[in-house]
Amino acid sequence: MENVKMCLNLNKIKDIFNSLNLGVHVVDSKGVTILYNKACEEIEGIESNWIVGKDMKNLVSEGVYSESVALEVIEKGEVVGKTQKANGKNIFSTGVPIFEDGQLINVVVSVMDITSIENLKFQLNELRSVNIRMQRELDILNAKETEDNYMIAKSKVIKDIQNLALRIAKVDSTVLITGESGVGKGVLSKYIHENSLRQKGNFIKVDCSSLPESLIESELFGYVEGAFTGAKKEGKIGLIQLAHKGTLFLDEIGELPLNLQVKLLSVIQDKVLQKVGGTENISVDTRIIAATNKDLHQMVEEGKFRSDLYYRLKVVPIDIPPLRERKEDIVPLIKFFLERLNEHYNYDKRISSRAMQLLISYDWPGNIRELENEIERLVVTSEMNLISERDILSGDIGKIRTMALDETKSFKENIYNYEKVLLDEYMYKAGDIHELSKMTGLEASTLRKKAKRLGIDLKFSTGKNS
Ligand SMILES: Nc1ncnc2c1ncn2[C@@H]1O[C@H](COP(=O)(O)OP(=O)(O)OP(=O)(O)O)[C@@H](O)[C@H]1O
Repeated sequence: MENVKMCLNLNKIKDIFNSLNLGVHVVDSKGVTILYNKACEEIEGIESNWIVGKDMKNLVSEGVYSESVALEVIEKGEVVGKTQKANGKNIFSTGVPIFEDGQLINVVVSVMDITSIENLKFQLNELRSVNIRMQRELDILNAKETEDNYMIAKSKVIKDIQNLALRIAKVDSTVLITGESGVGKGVLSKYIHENSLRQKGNFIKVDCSSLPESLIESELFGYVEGAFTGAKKEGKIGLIQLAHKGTLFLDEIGELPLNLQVKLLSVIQDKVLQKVGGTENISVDTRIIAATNKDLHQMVEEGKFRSDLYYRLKVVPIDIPPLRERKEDIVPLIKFFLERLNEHYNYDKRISSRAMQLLISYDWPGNIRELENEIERLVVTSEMNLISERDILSGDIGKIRTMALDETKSFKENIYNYEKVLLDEYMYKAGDIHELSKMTGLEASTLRKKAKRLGIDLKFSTGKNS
């Protein structure tokens, strides 16, 4: 009776196992298969009738399995998990020992086909890389559509950098550009490319911090046919090769993983690369410009960046100072961004002199990128054509600076300040003193006195002064 019950239970267990999508392979303490479900048959391509009763050791020696999770569990007496290849599929097997009175009696191995997960992972990576490439193409097209070669420079320090850039544009030396985020490292590298003999070649920008580590090697170096599961049949050309005869701009170089730093070094030194999974040396002729806002020297000391690569990169080091240390560049940059936006939106926005003063005195921790964004905010949000102090104070700068309405000041003092702002705005709208007089309803002489009292220089956008 007991045996019949056991038998029934075993059949029930078989039914349950066969209904699972997960492969289940049970062996006894000697490694002989006692149960092998349908999902396992499908995953491994082996029939249950054939394998039940067979010893795992023989199956391994006959080459049916390359290795056996079950035998490892029997040997170690503990759970073992492994990724294996079987029947051309990627399989993840987990073996769990079953004990009775302290003795191992069975091993239950669950078998999962992870080929589809691997494929999905690969497809996701491929999509990411397509996305990155499309973004890059767009960037290239956008850059071509606008000015190809803009670089506003008024301060001596930036003019000197620009002159140096023109000199080194004619040679192929590696350049390392340092500076805070948003100071214009990317703009400078494009400027070097556009003024070099390589200008007809591609300018390829790679942001080493935005590429996932799993992708960066194949993105940079490309891969050969069949390099890994799911790789494109025809293989892929890497970005370094795309920059052949052109310039490769490696932004945020400090983020490049150490193993790839070695590979990059051989591209610079030997001018050859090997694709992922390949053995052929492919010649590449590309000029490398790297940029970082990190202290690479310190990273070298901390062992996070290879010193040989560091010295290879900094053949020509260029440090771009932050905007707050070269305030002469602020006004020309503002004019440049304003003109570009006015043209784009068909606007005629201008900036009042007091507003300009606020923009000049601000520290711009995000440098030119922050300035560019702020000008865009002002242009698209200001109601009037004349961008005023108030428009500026309504943004981030206002949160940092004293507000126009200063509660610590008297009503009279606040009126005085508002009067200044108002007169400034009217002055920019008026073509000359007569127009201003008409607009404000005040005599020209009164206006002059008022301007003097408020410390305003009566200047008009037409260029006519009072
Ligand atoms: N000299 C310049 N003239 C005109 N625009 C500039 C200049 N320098 C920078 N810009 C503009 O400022 C923004 C930031 O520039 P860029 O991306 O080159 O800075 P970056 O130092 O490379 O920044 P990150 O370190 O964050 O990559 C860009 O939109 C760029 O067009």
